[in-house]
Amino acid sequence: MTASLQKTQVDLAGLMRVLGEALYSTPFVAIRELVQNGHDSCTRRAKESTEPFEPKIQVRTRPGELIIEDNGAGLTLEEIHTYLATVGRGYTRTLREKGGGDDLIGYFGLGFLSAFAISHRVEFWTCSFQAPGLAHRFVSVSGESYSVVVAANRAVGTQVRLFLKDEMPMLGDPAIVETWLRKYCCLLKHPVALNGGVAVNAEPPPWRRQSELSDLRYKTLSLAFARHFENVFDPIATIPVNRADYAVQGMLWIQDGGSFASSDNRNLSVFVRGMLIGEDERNLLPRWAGFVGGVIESTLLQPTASRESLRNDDAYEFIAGVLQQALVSGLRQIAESDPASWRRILSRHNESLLAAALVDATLFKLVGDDVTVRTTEGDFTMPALLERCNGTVYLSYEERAGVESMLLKALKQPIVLGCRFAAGPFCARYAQAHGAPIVVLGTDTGAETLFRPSDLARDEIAVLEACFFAADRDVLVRQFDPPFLPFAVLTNPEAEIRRRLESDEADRRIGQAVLGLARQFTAGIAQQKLAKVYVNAANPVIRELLQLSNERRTQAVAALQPLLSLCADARGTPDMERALTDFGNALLTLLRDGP
Ligand SMILES: Nc1ncnc2c1ncn2[C@@H]1O[C@H](COP(=O)(O)OP(=O)(O)OP(=O)(O)O)[C@@H](O)[C@H]1O
Repeated sequence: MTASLQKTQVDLAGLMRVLGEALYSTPFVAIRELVQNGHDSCTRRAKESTEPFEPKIQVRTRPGELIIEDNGAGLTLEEIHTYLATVGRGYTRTLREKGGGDDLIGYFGLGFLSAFAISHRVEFWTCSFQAPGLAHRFVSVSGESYSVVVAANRAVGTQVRLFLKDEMPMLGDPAIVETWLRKYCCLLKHPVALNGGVAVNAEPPPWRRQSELSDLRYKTLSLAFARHFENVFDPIATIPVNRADYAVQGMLWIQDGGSFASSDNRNLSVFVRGMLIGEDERNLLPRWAGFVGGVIESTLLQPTASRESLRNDDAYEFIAGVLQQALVSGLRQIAESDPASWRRILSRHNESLLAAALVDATLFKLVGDDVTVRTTEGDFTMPALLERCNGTVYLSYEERAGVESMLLKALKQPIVLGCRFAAGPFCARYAQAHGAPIVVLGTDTGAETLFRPSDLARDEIAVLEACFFAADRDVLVRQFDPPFLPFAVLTNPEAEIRRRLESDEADRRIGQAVLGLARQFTAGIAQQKLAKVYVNAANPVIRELLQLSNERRTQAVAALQPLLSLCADARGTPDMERALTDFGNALLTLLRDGP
């Protein structure tokens, strides 16, 4: 049996409801769609009519009514049927398909339906430039059916009268309508006015007049324009986007408000052929640009059918790349020519720029020397840090200062706080790019750099090792700064955890099930000593020990032991009183038996 081809049925009422009411996120979109129709009609008349005319779109509000008038091309009776009353068809697309509608905004042949979402009756009075003197009135209550009659003569153009639904009174409120008109229409080419006032788009955006403006005037106008679009922050400086070759122009700006690396205050308003499509097309800006706002217009970007967002196509990716380039070169420009703004940008967005530099190599070059990292000695730029630390970067990921940090602190050497977002990788990248050694504290390699091999002979080292020997610690004779410290003690946190968990005390204090699990874990930790004692061969007291007789050395070491146990007591809080008493007694013995 051959399958017969059936024609798909359309539930017109259902379809009209979906298209009219559910396609758009807000009823205010109807203002945009109808003004855009008037605008396209003016564009058409300017192209096709030989008569000179001054395009104009007027919006009027009355309680319960919204009227949109234009002096554009108007429609003939045939065009009313073919375009206005045929869903999915419009003169706009027909003209584009013929290759002549590049500057038209409409495309889908759907926008007029938005009128039915806000009105219970729509009247469309029109007179075509092709037949002046013959006007028509189209009337429809739901969009599903309509009537057309010849109307009293009127000037070429169209008047659309919307009798608003009871629940849409706001669309008859002039203040509300003005807000939306200014938002949607500020970049339209033909003037759009409300209730006979000055056109809401009287002032063209700065980038369209850049050639006629002085630099200073352009800067002032750009900042004012940015301020109008940026909801929350004041703009510090603007960055032009002017790639006529890529059909994108406009501006970006840097927000004046502290940001963190994770802040995302990106906002980008996008206009296509002068009509606002979206106010938050942030994904066109690089992810790292959480402190950037902007307005652009582009003919490459394609709106979706609701004209409320953009299609995520190749052009979208391409424009995103163009904006990233514009942003980076704009930042460079500011750095070179506007030091005051650059300083403000750095101080407000240091954290964000630090992270951004890691994902964009050009940006890394641009801001690498200027951003600061937080250290134990305050904030430093990398060049200042390297100068202060004789070309070495010290970095610590530990929250609490360990012994190595204390050593460096005593030497007033800044240690970069690596736990701050992006600081560690940033320093590593910077150090690598500048051939500077980087010492990560708390690691074996870090310790090797700080605790250098000593210049003592083997037997001298053995003597010192024996002096400070204890079963639970390793003794290493090294040389380190500052020389006034006789020794430094590094505790081994893993061994300490193991010791605590294996103590009888733990049996008393920790539940058996938890303790069992924890002990399973610590069983995997190799048996290690609790601490490493670094004896400083550069310290005069330690060197002096080597000169003493065995007996005197034992006495001197006995005096040093309590001090050592103050820092080496990895078993918990050191017993200060006991240490001082022992120290006093040992000192007394030394003095009594002195030479
Ligand atoms: N004010 C007007 N003046 C002249 N023609 C108009 C006017 N309003 C609508 N039309 C005609 O009706 C057609 C359909 O309008 P509609 O708003 O539904 O779609 P569109 O503007 O072509 O496309 P889109 O859905 O993308 O806005 C238009 O293409 C145009 O030919």
